[in-house]
Amino acid sequence: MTEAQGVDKRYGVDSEVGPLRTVMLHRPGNELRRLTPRNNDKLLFDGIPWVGRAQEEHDAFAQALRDRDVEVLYLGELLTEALTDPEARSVAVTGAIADLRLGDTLRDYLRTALSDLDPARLAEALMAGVRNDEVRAGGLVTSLLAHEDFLIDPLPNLLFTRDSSVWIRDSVAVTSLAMPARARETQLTELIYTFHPRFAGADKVYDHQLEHVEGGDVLALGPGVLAVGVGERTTPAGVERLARRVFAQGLAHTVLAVPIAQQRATMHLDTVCTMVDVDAVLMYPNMAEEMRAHAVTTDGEQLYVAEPEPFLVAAAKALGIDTLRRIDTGLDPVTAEREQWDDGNNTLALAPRVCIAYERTVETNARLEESGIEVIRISGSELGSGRGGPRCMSCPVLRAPLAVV
Ligand SMILES: NC(=O)NCCC[C@H](N)C(=O)O
Repeated sequence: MTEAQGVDKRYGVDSEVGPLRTVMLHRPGNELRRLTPRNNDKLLFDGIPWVGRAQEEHDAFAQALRDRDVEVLYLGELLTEALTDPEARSVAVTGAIADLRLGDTLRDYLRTALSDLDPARLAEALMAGVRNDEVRAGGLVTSLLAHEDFLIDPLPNLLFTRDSSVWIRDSVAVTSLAMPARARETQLTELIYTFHPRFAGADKVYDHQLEHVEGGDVLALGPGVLAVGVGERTTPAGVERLARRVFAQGLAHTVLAVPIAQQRATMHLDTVCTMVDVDAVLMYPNMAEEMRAHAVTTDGEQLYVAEPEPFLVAAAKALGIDTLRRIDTGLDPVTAEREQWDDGNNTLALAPRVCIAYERTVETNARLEESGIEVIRISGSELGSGRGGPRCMSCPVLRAPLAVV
């Protein structure tokens, strides 16, 4: 940590590319072992990953970050530490057993069983879930459910820490996830930010009971300027609510609402657009031309919504720069589509002009390098089966402000 950042500063993010100091990852664990050919679609995975190899790939990702002096925090460890607080345990258990499928008998049983677990085991149950045949609950509901039915659903998408919380300057937004398979993830991030001593006193700007907003849709283009994708996950009402909240807390002066196609390939804005320099973005070529943004501003009381403009134009205006450059990968539409599906545009910037990308998006990476961007390649053959890349798998907690770059 540099002096310019302040000795005690442990969180705060005001851009996509300020030197990354601290990041929260989730090392994939037993929750991935719950995936079967029968449930993988519902759990938003495109296949059944080889878990050991996914862990190796993830460890290499974490090491690549440490090699560049980035502090890596793990969601599972933070959760376990937060659960040493009795109130956190009580909140966690109540949240996990709220599902109406359980009924009173099973819910009472689970409340007692989970409350008796030590923090590590409770964290494991919250992340990997609990199957009907793993407990001896008794009663009507448990008898009528299939052995393999989950009483508490597993959360394999915890891997994608980008989506379940996002730091906006010194405030954290616990997001509100749209897909049922992911909704409970934010109970866990809420617990971490409420009960973990590292985050004591941190302001919150959003919570998981508000309109849907997912972190993969939120890009901090620069200090005071957010771009928020609106599509399969973040709703129009979600971006409006987020805008009101960030304006009220003085965290931004402009929010760009960016409509994106409502389909799995483009589930978040960061699947089609990521920043790689203070004034440069990598964009999915097949969509780059058509991307528009509605600039939302405020006078302190009401919201003003500008007519839509080309994304790069609206973004440059909001940032107060002449041009936001687009790295034109110049790929033919088929190669571009294949590499977009494999998260080629989902880079994680470690600093201006330095990013991490999957090695398999060969063409996109080559074009990035030709444009003067250093690309640190990681393997993602197994990690990629969840349909997310390096940006999706990382929640920056602290970035150095751009002013000191
Ligand atoms: N920001 C991202 O694009 N995150 C990837 C999330 C993938 C996950 N399987 C999902 O469908 O939500």
